[in-house]
Amino acid sequence: MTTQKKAGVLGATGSVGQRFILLLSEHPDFKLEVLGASARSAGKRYEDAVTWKQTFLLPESAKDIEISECTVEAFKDCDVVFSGLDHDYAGPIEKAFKEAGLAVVSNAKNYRREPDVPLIVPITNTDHLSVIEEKINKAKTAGQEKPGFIACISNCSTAGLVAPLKPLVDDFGPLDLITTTTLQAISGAGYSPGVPGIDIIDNIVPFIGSEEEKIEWETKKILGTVNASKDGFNLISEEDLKVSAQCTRVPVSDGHTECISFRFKNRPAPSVEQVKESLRNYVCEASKLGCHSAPKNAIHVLEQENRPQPRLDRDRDNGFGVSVGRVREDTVLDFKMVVLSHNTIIGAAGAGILIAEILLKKGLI
Ligand SMILES: NC(=O)C1=CN([C@@H]2O[C@H](COP(=O)(O)OP(=O)(O)OC[C@H]3O[C@@H](n4cnc5c(N)ncnc54)[C@H](OP(=O)(O)O)[C@@H]3O)[C@@H](O)[C@H]2O)C=CC1
Ligand SMILES: N[C@@H](CC(=O)OP(=O)(O)O)C(=O)O
Repeated sequence: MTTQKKAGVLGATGSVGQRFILLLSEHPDFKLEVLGASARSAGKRYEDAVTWKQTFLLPESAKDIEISECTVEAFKDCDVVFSGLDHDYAGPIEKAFKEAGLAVVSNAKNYRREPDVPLIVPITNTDHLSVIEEKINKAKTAGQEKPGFIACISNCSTAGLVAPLKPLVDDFGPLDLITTTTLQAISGAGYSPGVPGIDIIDNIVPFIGSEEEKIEWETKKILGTVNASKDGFNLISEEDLKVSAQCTRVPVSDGHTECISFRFKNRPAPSVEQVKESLRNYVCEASKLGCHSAPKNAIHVLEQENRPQPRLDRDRDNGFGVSVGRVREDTVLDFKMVVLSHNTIIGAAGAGILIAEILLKKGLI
C-alpha cells in the first residue's frame, strides 16, 4: 500500500512546472496526480501540450496525464499543490485553492508580501512555517476543518543571498549593511518569451525588472522572525538593515552567482576563519529532519581562488546546496564573498519540493 501524498502542479507546462514534474517523477513521498495549465492546454495529453526544455527526458509517468484547467474541482483530492503559474494568473487561482482548504506551495511572487504567508528558503528559515502550524493547531482545537494555506518560495537571487548570511546572523548577531551584485542565469527568465539569444550572446544585460526591489524586500522578511502570537512576521526595519542589490543577466544557462559584501552590527566583527567555520558547521533543519532532498551540506565553503563557477559548482547536493568562495575581509564593509546557487532548484522548484518534504515531516500536509 502506498503512503505517498497526492501532488498536483499548477502551471505544469512552464519552465518551473517542468522542473516540478522532473523532481516529483521519482519522489518517494509524493505521487504526481493532477497537472494544470491554461485553457489552451487543458484536455491535451501532457506530452502533446508541453514544449519540454529540460536536459533530462520527459518522465514516462507524466506523458499521458491529461491537463486540467486550474480549478479547485480538478485538484480537490491533492494533499499538496505546487504552483509554477505565471504571476499574471497565479493570484486568484492560488487564493481560491487556499480558501478551499488546499495546501499550496507557490513559486509565484503574488503572496510573498502577505503578512501571514511564510516566505521560505528551505535551507534557511523553516522556523517561519510555525505560522502555518499555529493556524492548523488553532483550527483543530476549535474543531474546525484543516485550513488551507499558501507557503511561498522566495525569489531565486534572494535565496542565494540569505542562505549563507543566516548562519552568520545566528552565530554573530545582526547585519546592518548588505550589498549584492548578481550575475543571473538565463533560465531565471523562463522560456516564453525568455531572454532572446541575440540579447545575451557575447553580452551582459544590466537590468532585470523588479529583481532588485524583490531582493531588498524579501531579505528583510526571511532574516526576520516569527511574531509572538505566531500569526505573522517581524520584518527587519529599514533603520536596522540596509540591503542594496544590482542585478545583471549573463550568458549562463543555470546558476545565479552573487558578489556580496556585508557588515555586522556588533563590534568587534568575527574573523574570516570564524565566518568560514560558521558556514562549514551549518546544518539546516531539513537535513536534521531527514528530508529526502535535503542537502548533506547546505553551504559548501570553497577554498580555491577561482571558485565557485556555475558550470562546475551549481549541482552540489543535486542543486540543493549553495557554494561560497573567496571569503575575505572587505575594505568598505566587514566581509565579501562570492555565492553560487542553482536558480531553478534551490531558487525555485527544488525549494518547493523541499518545503513540502518539511511540511510532511512536521505533519502539516
Ligand atoms: N523561470 C524561473 O527560473 C523562475 C520563475 N519564477 C516564477 O514562476 C512562475 C512561472 O515561471 P515560468 O515557469 O518561467 O513561466 P512560463 O511562462 O514558462 O509558464 C507559465 C505557466 O502558467 C500557465 N498559464 C499561463 N496562463 C494561464 C492561465 N490564464 N491560467 C492558468 N495557467 C496559465 C502556462 O500554461 P500554458 O502552457 O497552457 O500557457 C504555464 O504552464 C512565474 O511567476 C515566475 O516569475 C520563479 C523563479 C524562477
Ligand atoms: N527574476 C528571476 C526569477 C525569479 O525568481 O523570479 P520571481 O521573483 O518572480 O520568482 C530571474 O530572472 O532570474
